[in-house]
Order: sequence, then C-alpha cells, then structure tokens
Amino acid sequence: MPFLSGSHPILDCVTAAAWEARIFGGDESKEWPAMQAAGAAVADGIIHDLKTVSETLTAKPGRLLVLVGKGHNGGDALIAATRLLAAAPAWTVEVGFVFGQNRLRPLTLAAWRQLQHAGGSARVRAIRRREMAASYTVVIDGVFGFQFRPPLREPATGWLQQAADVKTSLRAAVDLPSGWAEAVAFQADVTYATGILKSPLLDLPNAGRIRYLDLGFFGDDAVGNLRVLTAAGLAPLQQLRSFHSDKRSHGHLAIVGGSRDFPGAVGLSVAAALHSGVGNVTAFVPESISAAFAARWPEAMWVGCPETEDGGLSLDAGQRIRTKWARASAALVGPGLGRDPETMALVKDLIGEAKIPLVLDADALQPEGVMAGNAPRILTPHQGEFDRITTSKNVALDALAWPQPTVTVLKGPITRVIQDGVIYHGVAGGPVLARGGSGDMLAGLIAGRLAAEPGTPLVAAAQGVVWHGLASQRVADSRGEVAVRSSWLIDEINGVLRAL
Ligand SMILES: NC(=O)C1=CN([C@@H]2O[C@H](COP(=O)(O)OP(=O)(O)OC[C@H]3O[C@@H](n4cnc5c(N)ncnc54)[C@H](O)[C@@H]3O)[C@@H](O)[C@H]2O)[C@@H](O)CC1
Repeated sequence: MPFLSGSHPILDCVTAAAWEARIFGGDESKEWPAMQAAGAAVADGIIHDLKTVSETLTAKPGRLLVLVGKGHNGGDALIAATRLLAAAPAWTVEVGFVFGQNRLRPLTLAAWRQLQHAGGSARVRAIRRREMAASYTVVIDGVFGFQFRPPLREPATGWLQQAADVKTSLRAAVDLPSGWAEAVAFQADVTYATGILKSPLLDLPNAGRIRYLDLGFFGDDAVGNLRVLTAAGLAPLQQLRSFHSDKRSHGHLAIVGGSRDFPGAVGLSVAAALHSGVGNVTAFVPESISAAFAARWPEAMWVGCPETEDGGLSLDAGQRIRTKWARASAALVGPGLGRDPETMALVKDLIGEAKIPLVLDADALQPEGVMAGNAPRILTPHQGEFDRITTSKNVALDALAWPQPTVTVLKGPITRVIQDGVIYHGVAGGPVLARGGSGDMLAGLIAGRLAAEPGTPLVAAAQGVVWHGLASQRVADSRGEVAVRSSWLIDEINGVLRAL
C-alpha cells in the first residue's frame, strides 16, 4: 500500500534496534556521525523550545544538567550539551554519570571527551549525585534510550528521583524518557525522538511534547501502519501555481455553520480556509450574523440564511444552501452550528444528499448524521465527539469502519489521521492549541485543502493537521504558550510554507 508522502514509520524498540543494526551494522565509524547528527538536532530542538519559555534564556548565564547512562542515549545528550555550550556562551554544564564513567560505551566516552574539550574545566564538570543543585536552566535526560529494560533500579532511581525535584525551565528527554512510565521515570516537557519515533512514546504521559528528529533514516517507501507526519508533506503547496489558472481551478469550499450563540467558530474556519490556497469560499450562516462576518472577511461570500427562533440555521435555509453548494467542490459542515433540533435535522438532510466530499466537525458530528449518505467524508472529532459517534467506547481506532469512504482525524495532544487501518500521527503543535477556536481553524484548513484537491481526502486531512500544528508552533515560538489567543494561528499559516 502506498503511504502518504512525507510520512515515516513509527517502530517498536525491537524493530528500531534491528533497523539501526541494518543501517550501521555495529560499525562505530557510521554510528558516530549519526550520534553527532542526533545530538545536534536535540540541541537545536532545545534552543527552539526554550524560546517558548523566554527569548533571552540562552543569552543569560545558565546551568545545564545532563544525566548520562551507559549507552548511546547518553552520548547523544553529551553531544547536545557540547552544541548548547557553543550557542549559550554564559552557560556551564554539570554531568551526572549515573553508572559511573567506567561503564560508558566507547562512543559515549568519546562524546564526553568532546564536551570536556569544548568547554574546559571552567565550564564542564562531572558531579556526584549529592552535588546536584536545586535549579538548572535545562535538564537533559540521557540515562536510557530504546535499550531500556524494566525495572528501574538504583542507582538510576535515586538520580531520577532527585532530578524530579530540580527547578528548571525545560526537562528534555533524548529519544524516550528514562524509565518509561515507571513511578520515578523522567518527567519530560519535551522528548526528542532521534531518527526513529519509537512506539512506546505515543502512550507515555511523561513524554511531554514529542519532537520527531528526522535524521534521514527512511525513504518515503518505508512501510509500517503506524506513522508520523512530517513537514515534508506540505512541500507540494510550496510551488508556483499554474499560470493559466483562475479561481475556479483551485476549488470552491462551502461552509455551513454559525449560530447566534456561537458566532465566532465559523469565522475562524473561514479565516483559516481563506489561507489554505482554495480558490473560493462561500459561507452559509444565519442571516443575523452574516453582515458582521462579511465586513471582517470580505474575500469569502457570505450567504445569510433563514434562522430558527434561537438563532440556528432553520430547515428553510436548506433550499438556499442546496442551490448554491452544488457549485462547490467540497463542504465543511459544523463549526458553531449549535444543537437546535431543527438545525440538526437540516444538517442530517444535507449530509445525506451531498454529492461532494465533506468535512464534518463539531455539532455536525452526531451519530446519525455522520452515517448519512454516500459522500466521502473527513470526520474531525476530539475524543468526546469520537466517543459520541462510535457505538462502542472501546472501538480500536483502526477498526473504525464506516460504510462511506472516511478519513478520521482524532484530535488530541497527538492528532491521529486514520484511514484503512493506517494511523498517521501529527505531533507538531502542543498545548498552545488547548484553547477555544483551534479546532475550528483546523477544520477550515483541512476543508480548504479538500476543496482544492477533492480527490485526495487523506492528503487534505494530513496536510491540514501538519500545517495547523506547525502554525501553532510558530505562535508558541514567538509569543509563548500562555498569553496568546488562538486566532493568532491564522497569521502564521503563511509563514509555515514560507519557512519550509
Ligand atoms: N537508530 C536510532 O534511532 C539512533 C539512536 N541513537 C541513540 O542511541 C540510543 C540507543 O543506544 P544504546 O543502544 O547504547 O542503548 P541505551 O542508550 O538505551 O543504553 C542502554 C544501556 O543501559 C542498560 N540498561 C537497560 N535497561 C537497564 C536497567 N533497567 N537498569 C540498568 N541498566 C539498564 C543496557 O544494558 C545498556 O547498556 C537511542 O535511544 C538513541 O538515543 C542515536 O545516537 C542515533 C540514532
């Protein structure tokens, strides 16, 4: 089966070790450059993620704690520390060798020598556990990587326990948080998955944000039904358009949504769709809110429709929508609709009759509606909505078999895009997205891509997820995760493609 371009397999630790053995064959002269690349990527990731906390941390005096085990995981961490010393001239490094220096694998020892050489004794020193300070700018966990075998024992437990009490701006795990999910396991803010994203990471609550560091281990043809989406999937959007195209060449998205009680959602969906590359956007909303939206986003066509007493779309709106959305190449139904029974009946009818591919979001995700009609569809539930539209709360993701061609986008800290038993994981983004409105913009982006390329719903869903995640990442990079509003994401949609 062909997999989405720009997606790579996620492997369990045994398969990852076999893959690594195939690439390197135990040859240290090949492993060393890979460790250098991994360590550099971890350091760059840390520098990037520190910007979310503060713009100035690498410029000020700072202290780095690196916990090192015996293996190459510790080697990666030491190489990352070497690069961080160069990027932050006023930082010092303290290294805790959990099993002592005598137990280091040769390349990990070489990484330690390299760090000592780079920093000198003034900036780099090994510490005993009792010398661990109460606070560090950053803590890097390189105790165990994918060769960890439970259970955690002393001395690792003691070091990890003490490190858990350290005050710090960023807890960074290399590859996997040491101890995985055990009680005293490392509690990471970010885990930097080096080269291969290992499947245990997906289920570890202590992994924090996952940054997949692509070290070029995979071609697009690498197989595996668990996959991670990368920014490379957006590359087709970073191209010149055909010179002879006009607006109709790029698709026409119809959006059905909005209500007097929830007016904002549909506006955010339209705003995101307008940045997706689609040629035209027509929004069908209750007439009482249409004029205000038209003033705010004039590029879209706003069609005011009859509304119920409570301000939702009424059954009479159906005729106006039907005559016009026949010209669309895809439709998004759901943002801000509300749950007026009349509106729900209208939505079910529209979905049942639709001849164009659909994105169903928010209030359009009702058990009966999602099953209506034959049009291909993308469903964008969060976990609560997913539970609402499935008959069993225990349905395994890949067993979700709808009668229609369906792509499911299950939103969460990791967003899963599922079709035909293949699960693609979107890991970009993070808790900056955990605020009202972010789902509306995701739906708008996905639907815009679907309208532009109606034949490839899986591509539209995956591109939307990656694009949205990276745009939110840019918000966090420049403005942090706390004092931001979700609509700032719209201004970053463009920058994601420009920076690819
Ligand atoms: N293919 C990849 O994905 C790459 C991996 N790299 C790094 O290399 C790591 C793997 O390195 P290694 O194979 O050296 O393995 P680790 O760094 O995971 O080291 C495991 C060591 O800890 C010991 N150990 C395991 N469980 C233990 C326990 N419960 N108590 C005490 N000791 C225990 C093992 O016997 C072994 O000596 C990866 O996780 C990653 O960080 C990178 O260097 C480059 C590319």
